[in-house]
Amino acid sequence: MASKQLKEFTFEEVAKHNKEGDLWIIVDSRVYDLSKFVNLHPGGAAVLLVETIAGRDATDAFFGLHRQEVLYRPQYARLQIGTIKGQEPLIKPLATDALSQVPYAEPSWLTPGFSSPYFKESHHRFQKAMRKFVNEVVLPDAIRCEDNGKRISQEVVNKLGEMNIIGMRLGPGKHLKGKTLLGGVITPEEFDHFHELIINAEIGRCGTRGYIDGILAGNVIGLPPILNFGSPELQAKIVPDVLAGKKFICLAISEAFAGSDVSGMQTYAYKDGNEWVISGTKKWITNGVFADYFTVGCKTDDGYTVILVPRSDELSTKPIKTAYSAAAGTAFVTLDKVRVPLSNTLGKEGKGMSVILSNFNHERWMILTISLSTHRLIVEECLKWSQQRRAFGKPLNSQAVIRAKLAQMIARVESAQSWLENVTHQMNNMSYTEQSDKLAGTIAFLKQYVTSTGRATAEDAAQLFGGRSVTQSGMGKLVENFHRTSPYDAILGGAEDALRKMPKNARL
Ligand code: HEM
Repeated sequence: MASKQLKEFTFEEVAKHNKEGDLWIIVDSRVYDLSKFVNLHPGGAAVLLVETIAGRDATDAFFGLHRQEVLYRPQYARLQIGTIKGQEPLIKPLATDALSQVPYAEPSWLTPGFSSPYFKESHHRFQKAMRKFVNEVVLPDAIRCEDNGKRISQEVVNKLGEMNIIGMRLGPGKHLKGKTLLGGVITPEEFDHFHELIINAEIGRCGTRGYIDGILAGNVIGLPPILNFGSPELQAKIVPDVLAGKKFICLAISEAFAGSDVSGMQTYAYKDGNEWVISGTKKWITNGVFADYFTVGCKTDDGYTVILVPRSDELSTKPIKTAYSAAAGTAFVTLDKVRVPLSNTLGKEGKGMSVILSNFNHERWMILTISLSTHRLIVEECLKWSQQRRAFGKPLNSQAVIRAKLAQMIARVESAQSWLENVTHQMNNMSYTEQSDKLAGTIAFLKQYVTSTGRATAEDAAQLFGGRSVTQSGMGKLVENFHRTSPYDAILGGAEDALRKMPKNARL
């Protein structure tokens, strides 16, 4: 489009081109010559040749049926031959680092005129850079892989490593010392859980749930036990390669025999000389298909022990077909007398349950942060759609019942966001051990709130989008993905009920 000279036309000039073989239309003051395209149009030729469309301003009809991105695809952008004299297109693609102008599409800390006790200047800087990175580097890969089921491309992984995003996703800590974060936009000393929240939120905006797990969620949950409980030698051997994106790790706890009730697990490890010998199976292991290392929960003679197991001939993985994209790399893992040194033990032998439980908090916080961000994206989709979609001669949002649904959706994301920011603030002011003691219940409840409200919005959004919410391309594609996959956010990361610390003497 940029390379060719665009002419200016009047409405009268366009109107003369209104038949088969000579067909022009106007969309948002842009003039398109569809003469040759008409027979290739995925929506059929007939719809373009009707009297109200051929040679006319078809803006409303177009936006009732297509996402604006259709106009920017090179094969369609080149159909534009000019513009309407004296008019400027109103609808333009946003810059890759831009904030949405739709009310409630961004959390209040990103809304002009609003302030926040939690987010400082470094968070704003970081958010802008992260949005640009996700839109330019991650999103095209996410859309491709979500569709074809392939794992995240190594080029994207390399960039995540270069920017130290893989490391930042583990939260603040010594693993970030001396690193250049996101090209130097903030220092490791500035980095806190709110910056980490921003990374998750920006990833959540891709709206591609399988790929969102595929963008190395396995590292986020599989590496902390090494960082927190592994020997310095083990850390030196594993951590740098994983943070650089050269190797992948995953967390292998759940089994067909044991999910949230991890104590039911059957994978068994016994000692033989200075080695563990491990046999058993693991199920639903995110990123397991392509992982090099497995952080494995095992039953041992004195309780449960977490052991790091590298991929070998005795450890095999096969993909599990799930309802979300295979880009997540969900695996069934078989360990058949795998031998690893005793020095691969994470934490104390027999004390694996505390390693597993303390890991859950951060995992659940990550899942809910991403889920809430996709939830907000869906609210934005609904707000836009209910404005542009006309039914019975009026926009959808002119109906009270639709406005009531939108109000409920907004209330859900806003209340969850406020709670999340409070919890994140607590995380910033507690050690890892304190977090697992004091925040386990709160994070479980918050996750329950985020996922159940997310389901309610998914249902409302599907009603609003109607048939479009069941197709994986076109207008409702983000709603379809969220409606299909948001139940997993409640399931992944374990059960969501954890009322703890009730004083024994509490009475009415
Ligand atoms: C620049 C002009 C146009 C282009 C490049 C274009 C392109 C497309 C594309 C790529 C699709 C496939 C679905 C998607 O990717 O969203 C589609 C579907 C469709 N188009 Fe167009 N289109 C144009 C104008 C129009 C107009 C003016 C109408 C007006 C009636 C129309 C009616 C339809 C219909 C009914 C569908 C099927 C929608 C569905 O299955 O939900 N198109 N078009």
